Amino acid sequence: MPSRTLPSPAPVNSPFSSSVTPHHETTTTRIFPPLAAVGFSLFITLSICFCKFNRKRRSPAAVASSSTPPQKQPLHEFSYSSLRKATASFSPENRLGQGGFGSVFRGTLSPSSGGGNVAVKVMDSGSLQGEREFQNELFFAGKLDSPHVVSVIGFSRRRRSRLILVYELMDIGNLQDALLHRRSPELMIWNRRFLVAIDIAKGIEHLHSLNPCVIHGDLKPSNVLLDRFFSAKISDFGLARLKSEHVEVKVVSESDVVEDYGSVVEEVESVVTNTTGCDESNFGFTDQSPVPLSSPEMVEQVPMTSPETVVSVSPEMGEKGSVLEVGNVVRSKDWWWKQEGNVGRGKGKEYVMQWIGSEVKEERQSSDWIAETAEGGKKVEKKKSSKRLEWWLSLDEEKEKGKKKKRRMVREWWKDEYRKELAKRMKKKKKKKTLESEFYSDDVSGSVDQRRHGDGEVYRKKRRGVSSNSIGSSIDWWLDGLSGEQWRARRRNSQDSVKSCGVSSTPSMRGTMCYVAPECCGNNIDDVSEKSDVYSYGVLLLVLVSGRRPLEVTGPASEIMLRANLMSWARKLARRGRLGDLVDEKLQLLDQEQAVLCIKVALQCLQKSPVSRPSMKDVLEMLTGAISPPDLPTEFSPSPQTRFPFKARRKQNR
Ligand SMILES: Nc1ncnc2c1ncn2[C@@H]1O[C@H](COP(=O)(O)OP(=O)(O)OP(=O)(O)O)[C@@H](O)[C@H]1O
Repeated sequence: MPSRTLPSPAPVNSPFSSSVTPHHETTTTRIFPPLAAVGFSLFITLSICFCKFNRKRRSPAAVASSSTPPQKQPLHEFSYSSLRKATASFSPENRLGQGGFGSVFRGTLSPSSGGGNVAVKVMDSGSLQGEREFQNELFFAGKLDSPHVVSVIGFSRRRRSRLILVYELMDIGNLQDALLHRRSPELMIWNRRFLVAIDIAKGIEHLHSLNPCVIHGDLKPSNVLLDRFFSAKISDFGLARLKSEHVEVKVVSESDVVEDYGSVVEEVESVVTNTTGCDESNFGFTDQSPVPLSSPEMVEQVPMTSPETVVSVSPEMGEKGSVLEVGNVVRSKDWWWKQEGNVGRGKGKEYVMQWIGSEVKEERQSSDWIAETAEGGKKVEKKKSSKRLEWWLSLDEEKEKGKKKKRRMVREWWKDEYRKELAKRMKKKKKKKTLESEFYSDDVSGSVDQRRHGDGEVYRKKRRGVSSNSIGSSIDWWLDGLSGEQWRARRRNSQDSVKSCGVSSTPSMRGTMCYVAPECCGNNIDDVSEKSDVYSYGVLLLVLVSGRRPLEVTGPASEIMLRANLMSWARKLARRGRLGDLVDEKLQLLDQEQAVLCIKVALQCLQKSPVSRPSMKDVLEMLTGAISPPDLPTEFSPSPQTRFPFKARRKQNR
């Protein structure tokens, strides 16, 4: 008998183990290897294609890192018509607010679109910067999932130029309005504010705990939204970025900070000092003043005015409105550009000075600046700056000749002129309506009036009129975090355009004046780390405890001198052991110990060297009592001297 070879039993766990006949088995083994190879290579090809496609679509921030944070549920893509229906055709009555690059509307989704109340953010058309921020936001929205971060529900992309993002609705709105514009009496109760501080800390801590770490990059009260229970959530990821793996928090020595970055806030503070004429040791006027309207010869006829008229700026007087109306300057586009790329040492002050200077320049006819090309604008700038130089030089000569009295009169004259100019421009505002309407052309809102009324509160503030001596308030406005509904009425018409006007305050690519960490003001993008968010949180914490803006020019001269810069005021109080003085006097049911703890933590966060600042995790634990409260940082040295000429001269002259 011929011997038969028995088929070997199939292994028990083999996927191919079955009662198949040997014939089938032979066929399978013959067919499978080529099939598997084809399938495998197809899979590899598809994966490569997918990766390439994905990389192309990723935002610049995303490209910085090879890995991404954990994925959450995919975003829903809404049809444009469903969102239009939800917002009653983007009706002005439904407008919740206005960001730098778009309007936000309240909406109610139909059941077929998921139902519920939402906030719908519509990007203004034609803004490259806006589109970049929207894309960035969309990228992060798809990744972040935290109860302390405002959720993005979906988006609509009707046309390339008109992106729409759909968020969960935050009923109370932003913290800036609720706290600093006193819209929410609930925030007068200490515990509410403290819980808001904790919520924000949790939100930031969550971002920093992701791998790779997410840096928000623009933390400020207007980017914190409150729901109906006053739970705070972080919003606006337009400037957020992933921390690249190779970036480490740098050890920055005090001298590095002074040399390379300077402190924008200190610079701005110094500008305020210059502008208000309030000096640290001298309540009188400063020795220099911004550019006069015309030649100094005119000045001799101008009578002197009392210093008090300039420095006593009432708190709510025309807050913010004034700049909106008067900041009609071609140069602000230049400002914007510089701020985007490089706000180096001295620049912050320089820009504020430029702006203040522009306030007193001869008002140009609106039609002039509309028609002017970029080149034309530059020529005008050049002429003006050479005039300015001549003027400065002539001042120096005068100084040598001992004509100090004349110079004082120049200053007085300038201040007087500035006030007159503000008043004049407020009047002209009404006449400009027709002209402006040419630019309000997108279909979100049909007319200037509609849009303005949409900005309800702002509009009313503007109409109430701004007293001509609101220099300080104007600066407050400018430094407000500038999220504000207040400046965008102009910005939305003008972004990326040669007729850019108004002072663009918020988003540079690097953050917001007063909230931005010193290291973010240098050239090196790698200096920005999660510790930059910690710095901004420190400012925010002080704002919460004190109920004041980081830079506020209100009240009598002595007040301005002491308290204008919230951060340096806190440092001064710490040195004197009187931190309690910083706490908002209007707070009810105050827990003094908790409030002082918050200030101490804030001071830790505000240290100039990023590496000295605590991590957000430590901040949270300090605030919640999980770890012992911090010692006050040793860094309470007086503000470093800046190289800004006005200040330097002033010191020499003393
Ligand atoms: N989800 C939301 N729920 C309720 N209100 C919102 C919501 N999102 C935005 N808003 C309102 O719309 C305003 C504009 O928001 P947006 O994020 O566009 O700009 P911003 O962050 O204030 O300004 P910028 O973009 O210049 O920093 C907010 O200040 C807030 O009052």
